[in-house]
Amino acid sequence: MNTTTFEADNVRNALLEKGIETPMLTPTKNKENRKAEIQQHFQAIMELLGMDLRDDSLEETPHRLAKMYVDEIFSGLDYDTFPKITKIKNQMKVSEMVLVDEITFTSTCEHHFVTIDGSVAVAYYPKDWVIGLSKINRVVQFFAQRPQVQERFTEQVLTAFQTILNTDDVAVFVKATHFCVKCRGVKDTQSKTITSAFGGLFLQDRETRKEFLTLIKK
Ligand SMILES: Nc1nc2c(ncn2[C@@H]2O[C@H](COP(=O)(O)OP(=O)(O)OP(=O)(O)O)[C@@H](O)[C@H]2O)c(=O)[nH]1
Ligand SMILES: [Zn+2]
Repeated sequence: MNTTTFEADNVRNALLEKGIETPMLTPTKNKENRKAEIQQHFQAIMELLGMDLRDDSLEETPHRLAKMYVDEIFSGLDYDTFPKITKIKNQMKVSEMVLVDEITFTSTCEHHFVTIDGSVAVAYYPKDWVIGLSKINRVVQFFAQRPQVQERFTEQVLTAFQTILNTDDVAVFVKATHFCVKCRGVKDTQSKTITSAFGGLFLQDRETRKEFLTLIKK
């Protein structure tokens, strides 16, 4: 049964149209069956690593992991979990920039399946609607709860807000630490990756972009 909202469908269609949707298949099994199979596969991985799952600290790990993947850290692959957006008609005629800075998120690197830890700033110029502030965090969290690369995550957040707010005038700035760079591979413990995506006024007008970038550097 399709239980996605109108809003979620619009966002998904906008991402597909721009070619920035996460590559994904339509699941053929229900959530509980998927969890049961992930559990079995993860048990096999742990045993291949040489772990003894009869230990009572380890025995529930495959089950925990299956639940964590499906219900938590990869829940954003399922549009049924897209947040309900409270829209407020812009009757007060807000015409200045609305900026939410330092939205913290954790995501998962799709190349290595380890953590990405960062923060996001989102700004927009209201047109017909303003939205509940917490919904800005929730939309960011939705796209973070997927295997991701930072560049695509940034573009998805931009397009989602442009669609929900019915305006191009949106800016997104992301700064993150990738644990695939920090805890393995090159083992750089300091570097952060910055990505941004701009639409409408933020793209066309250097002063507007500068104002946004200056505000978030304070
Ligand atoms: N552009 C981009 N690259 C990412 C992101 N997350 C991880 N990567 C990179 O993806 C690349 C995968 O490279 P591979 O050579 O296939 O993998 P690897 O052998 O594990 O690479 P090393 O990390 O260099 O050890 C690495 O350079 C990662 O740093 C991201 O969000 N954006
Ligand atoms: Zn990685």
